[in-house]
Amino acid sequence: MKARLICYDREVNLVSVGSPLTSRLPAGSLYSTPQYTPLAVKLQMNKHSLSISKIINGGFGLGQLTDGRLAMIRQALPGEEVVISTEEEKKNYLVGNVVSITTPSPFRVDPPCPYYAACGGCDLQHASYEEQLKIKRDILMDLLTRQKNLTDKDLTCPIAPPLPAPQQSGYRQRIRLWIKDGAVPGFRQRRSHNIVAVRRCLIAREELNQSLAALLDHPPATKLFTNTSELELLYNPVSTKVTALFHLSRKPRPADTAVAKNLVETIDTIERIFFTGQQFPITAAAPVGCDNLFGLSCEPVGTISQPFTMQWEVGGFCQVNLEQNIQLVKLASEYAAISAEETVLDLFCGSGNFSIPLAATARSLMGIEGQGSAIRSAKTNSSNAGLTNTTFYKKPIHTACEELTGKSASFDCLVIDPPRQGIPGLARQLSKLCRSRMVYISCDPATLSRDLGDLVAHGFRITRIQPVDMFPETHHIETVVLLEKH
Ligand SMILES: C[S@@+](CC[C@H](N)C(=O)[O-])C[C@H]1O[C@@H](n2cnc3c(N)ncnc32)[C@H](O)[C@@H]1O
Repeated sequence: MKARLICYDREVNLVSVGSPLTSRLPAGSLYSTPQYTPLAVKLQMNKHSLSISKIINGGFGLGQLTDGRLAMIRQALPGEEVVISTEEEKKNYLVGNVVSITTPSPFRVDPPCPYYAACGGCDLQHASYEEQLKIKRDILMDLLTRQKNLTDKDLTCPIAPPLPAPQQSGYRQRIRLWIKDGAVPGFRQRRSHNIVAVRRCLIAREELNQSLAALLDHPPATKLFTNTSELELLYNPVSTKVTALFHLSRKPRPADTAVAKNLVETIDTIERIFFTGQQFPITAAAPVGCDNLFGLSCEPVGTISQPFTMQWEVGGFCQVNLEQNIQLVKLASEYAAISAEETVLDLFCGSGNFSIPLAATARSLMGIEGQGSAIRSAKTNSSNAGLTNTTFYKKPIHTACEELTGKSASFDCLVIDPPRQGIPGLARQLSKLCRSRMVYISCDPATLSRDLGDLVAHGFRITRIQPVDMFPETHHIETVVLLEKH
């Protein structure tokens, strides 16, 4: 395979493989956008040659400079010999970008999205999908084996290969775009507040891309962009239409509502527009007074004998990859293996994504979550599914765990699905609350490894580990772990 040139422009943090980025954006193509200006492509002077030993958490290739410092390199692959330029220099390491590849990986592919070089969203598009899955497993294994609280004895169960996603692209059911100074919406560049104007996103659902393109092509929308800092596009699986949430920099005015009405009436794919901002709550702008719910139809499970709808509110949490979420919920339920006599505590329960199917086989389930709208949806979802054995509380998890342990409460099975920060300082209480087993669903392998170390120190044993690829083309890794009490 021939070595290829990768050009890097420091000021705009733009990388292009093979040819300058703009030459791959033919006018009128799906991706073209009038705001995309040609770039002056410059090569960095401060260059080093090195080999990439592995990919580490965050998607960086790891190498070592001749002076012994470590180098974290973007868009490199294991086994590659590369020439890099420096982006950021620290005492013990540097962050850099590939300038040219002397020995390419056999798993290197042309990134399918023309914005990939600049956009901060994806970071594994230059690897084949099989290689992405291998990289994710290797990162997880590396973090677990290097975790100081975990010994070989704690890690006897194999790490299963990641469960591939049903779709490698077009899977995101929501995207958030940034708007600076009234210009067109885009994604943030890597490590920058600069915005890459986009017309499509490779990993977003087609309905979101159609809506974005329609907004860009519809002149009245630009009037709203002027006072918007963020634009969220959210897909509603029940209606198959899109909701737009404009984050306004000031309170909405009648003229804004008039534009919103025009957009809903003119753009087929957009069914609702909401405004939100720092000085006011989420407000239905068009149609005026419309409901704020999204819905997903689900198959019968356990004691729920009819198909039922799971709902969540605009602004509430929902898993981003709906198709892969079906596999995620199945896997978590299989690991939990709840019988009809057992009780479950679902921490960080959101709107009941795991709670509802688990409660359908349990004696009872308690769900705890900090977001009020999610708890409202969890209660509605439970009653719509005909369940009478659930209770849901809006509480910070640390407070709830303190209260529950204070009352000597305990449950057969715990299910926890924390945000990226994980569960620092909670292992002792979780051990008290858990009688038999715990399913930990993690979206960050670094905090997962740390937490598993703490949980093992507090009487848990790791018995199954399964990564689930919820986020193809990105370095993000979702993992489901089963822990059992000694
Ligand atoms: C990764 S999401 C999981 C939600 C749900 N399990 C699902 O699958 O849809 C994490 C959830 O934890 C909630 N959360 C984050 N920090 C929290 C805290 N300190 N206390 C309570 N809930 C919290 C968020 O609102 C969010 O709904």
